[in-house]
Amino acid sequence: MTATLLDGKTTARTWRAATKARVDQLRQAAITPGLAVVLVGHDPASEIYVRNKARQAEQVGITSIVERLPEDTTQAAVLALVDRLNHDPHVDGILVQLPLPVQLDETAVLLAVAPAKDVDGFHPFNLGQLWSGHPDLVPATAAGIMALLEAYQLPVAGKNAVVLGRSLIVGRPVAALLLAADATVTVAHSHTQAVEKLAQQADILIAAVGQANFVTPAFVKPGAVVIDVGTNRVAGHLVGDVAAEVASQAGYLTPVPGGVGPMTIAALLSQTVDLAERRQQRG
Ligand SMILES: Nc1nc(=O)c2c([nH]1)NC[C@@H]1CN(c3ccc(C(=O)N[C@@H](CCC(=O)O)C(=O)O)cc3)C=[N+]21
Repeated sequence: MTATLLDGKTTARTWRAATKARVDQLRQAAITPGLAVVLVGHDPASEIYVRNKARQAEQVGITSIVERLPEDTTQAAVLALVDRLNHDPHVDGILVQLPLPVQLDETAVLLAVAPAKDVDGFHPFNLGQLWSGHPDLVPATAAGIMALLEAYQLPVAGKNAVVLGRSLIVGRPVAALLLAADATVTVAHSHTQAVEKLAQQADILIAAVGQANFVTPAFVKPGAVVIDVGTNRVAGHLVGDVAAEVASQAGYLTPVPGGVGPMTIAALLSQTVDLAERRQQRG
């Protein structure tokens, strides 16, 4: 047996086409969706993301601006930029690339983004909505994962889901969305004991650890859905958190590249257009 690959690249392309149709509608009403990306310094994973995002935003008709700040930028300078974007009527969505350089207070920066423009869903207001069972603006990677499960009609309600990793950008929000979709969710992390045994209980296993080959066949129940969120650079190649041998054990598996990455960008673009549609409705 070998796993069915969940093709994020093709699924994301279809989703972007639907998003483009919504942008075309907005443009007839003289509204162009605007996305502002704040990139401080040069985290390699962020560089890939920013490059792909700018190109794909343009393809669907979203104006994207990338605000690049040097590695040694001060907290005050980042807050001043965020404040300007909060007040810019052409900017529908603001995304601050994470991680931020160490001298910056990430929590304070995310708190400064206007909740109504928080297209990546990291403001405490939007996280509160998510965890209280009313997801609205949600982190793009988590939204992309849910959309991929839906595209392949993989059931979530009543399933056991194990999330490996508890980061703000992946582990926590995907756990919240799986819970909102009525899965039974366990979040494992670096202090979790007997993680392999726990992972073996999963019908849906989300690997968001940030370590190549972390998930071996010993973690995987035969036939399980395995979602690989890793973006690790190994000898110049992008690899996930899931070892290659898992393919012969899982029922469904996302490839890296071509799985969750493209879905993340498609989710971000779709959410940016949601915000532009709200601007239109406000008149
Ligand atoms: N505020 C914030 N939100 C994020 O969602 C966020 C972030 N910061 N910081 C960095 C990480 C990383 N990330 C990626 C998204 C897409 C690809 C992607 O497009 N990957 C493609 C192409 C890979 C390639 O070009 O080789 C693929 O997997 O097929 C990669 C990485 C989002 N992140």
